[in-house]
Amino acid sequence: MLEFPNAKINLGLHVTEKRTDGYHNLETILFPIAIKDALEIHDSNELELTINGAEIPGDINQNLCIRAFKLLERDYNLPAQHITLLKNIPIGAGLGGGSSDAAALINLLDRKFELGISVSKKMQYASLLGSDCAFFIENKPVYATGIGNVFEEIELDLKAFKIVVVMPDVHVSTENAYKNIVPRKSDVNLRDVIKQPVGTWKENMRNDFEATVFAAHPVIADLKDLMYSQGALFASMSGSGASVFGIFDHYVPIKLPANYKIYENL
Ligand SMILES: C[C@@](CO)(OP(=O)(O)O)[C@H](O)COP(=O)(O)OP(=O)(O)OC[C@H]1O[C@@H](n2ccc(N)nc2=O)[C@H](O)[C@@H]1O
Ligand SMILES: Nc1ncnc2c1ncn2[C@@H]1O[C@H](COP(=O)(O)OP(=O)(O)O)[C@@H](O)[C@H]1O
Repeated sequence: MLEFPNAKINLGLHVTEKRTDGYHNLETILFPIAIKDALEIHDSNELELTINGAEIPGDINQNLCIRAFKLLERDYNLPAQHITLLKNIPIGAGLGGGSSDAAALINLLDRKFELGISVSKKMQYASLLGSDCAFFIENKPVYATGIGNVFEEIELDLKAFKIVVVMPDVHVSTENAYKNIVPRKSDVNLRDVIKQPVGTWKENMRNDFEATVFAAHPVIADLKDLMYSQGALFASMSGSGASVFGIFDHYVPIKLPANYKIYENL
């Protein structure tokens, strides 16, 4: 059985306060985009994960696919699976690829074994694996608050636009990005901003991670400038970086350093 876990971008991201548990409260719009991994499961004698495509750093036994399987295995009688992941979503990009794989695995196991887990229960499982993981269970545009796991569905259709994502040759650790941030209350309501024409977003929408991440990695700031110089209506770093996306009404291919990856026609 096969799924294609997709990436997300953040349209605006306000980190509003540090919590006593060390996490941060935030406000953001999470929007699904069509950069996709491929995830397949087959019955097997033992739990196994084979990864093709991009290399994922860290212990394979700590991969979010394995952690998602083990989480459900605690509550359901699941036969061992051979999980095959084709990794295409860039890693450490702010695109939520790991969380998306984990959520897709929860959905796959629920479907394959007819577990009948409710959407809200699947979201609860996903929340245990990552702050933004629950978003990928339903994969609809949402206004997210809390630590990124409390959702309000929103109407937002960007099909009339071209979204372009560029991943430079740097990676940003989400944990470090949060360590360096100084939380502040937001002055705009993102749900109101996204109701306005995309061309107005530049004046009204910010990603709070940009200040510190751009200072540490000026190439990311350069990429955002490049998007605007190519005619983007709105451009931003996604999440805690390092990818940058542009929203265009017409798009001229951008010249980029050879080691940058570009995802077009999204
Ligand atoms: C920044 C965001 C914005 O959508 O996306 P990415 O850039 O990772 O894609 C998310 O908040 C990332 O969510 P996620 O990637 O699931 O984070 P987690 O694995 O739960 O946490 C990684 C680390 O970031 C910090 N963290 C995460 C979320 C949060 N609201 N406050 C935090 O302080 C914690 O130190 C945690 O140990
Ligand atoms: N299936 C997975 N895909 C990507 N990263 C994973 C996965 N499982 C665990 N990870 C770990 O999560 C970290 C960040 O993952 P990712 O979700 O790609 O980035 P981001 O938080 O920037 O969106 C990686 O450094 C990796 O070690």
